[in-house]
Amino acid sequence: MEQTSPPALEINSLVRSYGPVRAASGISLTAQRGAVTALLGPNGAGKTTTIHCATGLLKPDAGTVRVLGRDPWRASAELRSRVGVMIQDGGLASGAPALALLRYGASLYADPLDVDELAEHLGIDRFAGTLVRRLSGGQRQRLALALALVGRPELVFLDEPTAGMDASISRTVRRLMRSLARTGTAVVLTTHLMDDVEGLADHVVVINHGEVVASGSPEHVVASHRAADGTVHLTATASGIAPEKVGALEVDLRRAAARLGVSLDVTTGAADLETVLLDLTEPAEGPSAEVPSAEVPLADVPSAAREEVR
Ligand SMILES: Nc1ncnc2c1ncn2[C@@H]1O[C@H](COP(=O)(O)OP(=O)(O)OP(=O)(O)O)[C@@H](O)[C@H]1O
Repeated sequence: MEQTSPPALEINSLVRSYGPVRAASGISLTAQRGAVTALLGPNGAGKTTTIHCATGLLKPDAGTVRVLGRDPWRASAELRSRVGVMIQDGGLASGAPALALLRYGASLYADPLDVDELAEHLGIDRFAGTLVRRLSGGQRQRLALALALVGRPELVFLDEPTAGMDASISRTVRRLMRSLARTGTAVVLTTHLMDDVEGLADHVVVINHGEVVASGSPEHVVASHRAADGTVHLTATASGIAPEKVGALEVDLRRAAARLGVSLDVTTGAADLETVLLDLTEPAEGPSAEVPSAEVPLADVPSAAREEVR
């Protein structure tokens, strides 16, 4: 009888608080081998907390987490060697030159990737001798990504992998993630940009306020939240954003909407917006028109406004 392999990552009813702040309130999700799974949600949604619980950096208050079938909190060295992790501000040794650190990372594995090839692919060869503490944010991200991948992990966690990268390197990284998935790796990434998941993720889990509010393919996530009148409500948190930036956001979102094949009707309120509510509309047609309305966090404004024009 054919045996289906268990998910690379399985999280059930995960709860994790920081004092009075409940960052994860019963999150359940799975990530399969050979697929890119994106955790999508605005700042503070609970994505990083979920990743930290999955990588054994944080102990859940309740619920279960299984990584390659095991509890990451009690992970053995053997399990850790099969999992790659790239976390935000992940403490890289700051006094080491970039390429030397990557070579050292590779030396910890029995069958690492070719360091020179990886360095060239991610453009690390261009700052090979620079000390880590002198690297720019984007360069540091690339090095952290290379360190997460160099051991040929079966499952890799990437927290905001393309944040701070320019458009061209970000495209390279997206291609790299797709090719990793093609060769059977389970790729789990976090992002707050809907744009990041299109054409990249096979499975999207939308998280907001510590809960999963939608999941499925990128197309499904949008379609299943279409109102009876054909309207998709997408909420973007805009606290602290200068009113003049809202225009740039609108341009970005119109592009995203065009790629999704829907037209965009933006309704904004006062100048110091706390929340921007966007109505993505298209002529009501097909089964999606029967799905009830809901609000889906799309992206936070700062990042969307920063995003480079493609
Ligand atoms: N160490 C901490 N101490 C206290 N509160 C925390 C801590 N880390 C996270 N939080 C809070 O937990 C909630 C979830 O944060 P988390 O970092 O998991 O969200 P996120 O979705 O990853 O956000 P971002 O996109 O900004 O990285 C937020 O309200 C955050 O302020």
